[in-house]
Amino acid sequence: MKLRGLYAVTDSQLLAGKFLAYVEAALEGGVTLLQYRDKSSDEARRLREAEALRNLCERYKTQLIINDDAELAARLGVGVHLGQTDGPLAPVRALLGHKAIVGATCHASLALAEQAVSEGASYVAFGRFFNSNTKPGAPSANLELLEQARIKLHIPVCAIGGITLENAAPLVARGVDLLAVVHGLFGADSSAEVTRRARAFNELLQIK
Ligand SMILES: Cc1ncc(COP(=O)(O)OP(=O)(O)O)c(N)n1
Ligand SMILES: Cc1nc(C(=O)O)sc1CCOP(=O)(O)O
Ligand SMILES: [Mg+2]
Repeated sequence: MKLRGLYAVTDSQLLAGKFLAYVEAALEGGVTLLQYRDKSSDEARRLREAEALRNLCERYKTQLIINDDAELAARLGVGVHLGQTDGPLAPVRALLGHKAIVGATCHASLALAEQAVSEGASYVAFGRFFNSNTKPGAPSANLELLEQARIKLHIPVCAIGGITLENAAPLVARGVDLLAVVHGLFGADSSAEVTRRARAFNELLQIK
């Protein structure tokens, strides 16, 4: 199955008090991948929330990805996203099996992306493309990188960092497969607006 579409990424602060309601609203609008991104060390809460997301994802036929934590991903039987400081990818691929989705952060580097491909990544993520509310200090990437990536890489390419409905079109025009979004999706005033945004991202990607 080709990975293509909206990649919704949760943020525990932004979604405080409306976590499941907003996630379900996004799934209602259509989400290809949902990433559980929680940087806390509260293991019990992380397990509880990740299990709740897995149940929701099963209902909506969406694939769940856990950020950073391969052990939690293995426990739940879902995918994982690893950054450059989250440990080597190959042993995680071996742990999760060949069918699992394993994503890799590659910042603005094609060399990192080629390395990730050789270690068994399912997709590579480049960013950040715009100013990000969620991670303002992330290294920046530019649109030309995506053109090179399209030529050199033969796995799905994900873009992340400050993506909104207003600025996403040039990313799509350069062949991005996955748009990974926190604030541009979940920074909405209502769950109805989250659903509207998810649908609009899918229209941009010409999905459904
Ligand atoms: C889809 C996607 N792309 C990039 C990242 C960033 O991963 P990382 O560099 O490990 O940073 P943290 O998210 O762990 O702070 C991501 N999570 N998802
Ligand atoms: C988690 C993350 N990683 C990034 C990277 O560039 O690697 S940017 C980012 C935050 C994405 O959130 P928002 O859509 O609110 O900018
Ligand atoms: Mg990480």
